[in-house]
Amino acid sequence: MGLFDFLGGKSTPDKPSSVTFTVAGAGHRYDDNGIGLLPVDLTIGPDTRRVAIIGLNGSGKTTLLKLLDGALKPSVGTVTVAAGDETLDTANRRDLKRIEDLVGRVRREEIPESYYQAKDIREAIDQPLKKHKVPEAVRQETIGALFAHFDLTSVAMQPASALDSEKRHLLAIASALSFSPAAVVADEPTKGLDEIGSAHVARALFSYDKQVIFATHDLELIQRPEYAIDRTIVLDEHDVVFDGSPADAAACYTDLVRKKYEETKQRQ
Ligand SMILES: Nc1ncnc2c1ncn2[C@@H]1O[C@H](COP(=O)(O)OP(=O)(O)OP(=O)(O)O)[C@@H](O)[C@H]1O
Repeated sequence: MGLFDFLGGKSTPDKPSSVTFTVAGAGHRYDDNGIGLLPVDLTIGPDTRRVAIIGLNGSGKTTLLKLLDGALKPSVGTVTVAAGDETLDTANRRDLKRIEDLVGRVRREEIPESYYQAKDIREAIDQPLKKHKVPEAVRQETIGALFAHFDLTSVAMQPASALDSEKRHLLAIASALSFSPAAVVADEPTKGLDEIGSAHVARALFSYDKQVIFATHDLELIQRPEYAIDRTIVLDEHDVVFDGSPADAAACYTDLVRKKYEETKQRQ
């Protein structure tokens, strides 16, 4: 019996191995009426299991990721998450619970606040599973496998506050995976790490068999063959300006940065 047979004591539809996000003319304005993302059309499906989103600060990466995982509602258009026979609308409150179940969220290096209250990180990751009445044996197996994959076994008995930045990033990803989502949306999963830490986290994330949509500023990372990033979306000024291979996206982005830099210099 699998982990999700136990969730909430209810039977849940089978967990698919991937989802299809459809962004149909969807954009977002924040409460101050500032533009987060202009209306865009995008489909991200199982054919591209590693999708990077790049762009300058403020270009709309976080907004797009939050639209995909339902944390933000589109101000215009629709965002749906489809898997098997289900098509869920992120604007529909009743669909959000299921979307949360299907799409794990990694918010930069942030681990859930509750993790800091637990005596150690093993207990921290165990508590939410326990709450959902996942049996001990399944919890042990899930946590053991995640900690082994994300190189957290040696720090399992340490409190979250004792972890270094790399381990915190790894724990944030393990936490998002603990309920076995079909896909993961990750906002700058290697942010602030040095080259070695960044490589450890990227290797662990991309060697895990999961559909991943992530934002990054790391052009080298998206082009490394071992991470198998198969698609990169470039955002600029709240809009999609390129969607294609990582190498072409990196060239487009570099060109864009150069042009902006030259424009700024000319204005000075
Ligand atoms: N909570 C908010 N309230 C108002 N405006 C916001 C809010 N969050 C983001 N914005 C604005 O929306 C736009 C897009 O921001 P977003 O955070 O999506 O960009 P980003 O590409 O993720 O940037 P960064 O690389 O700096 O994280 C920016 O102009 C930003 O100022």
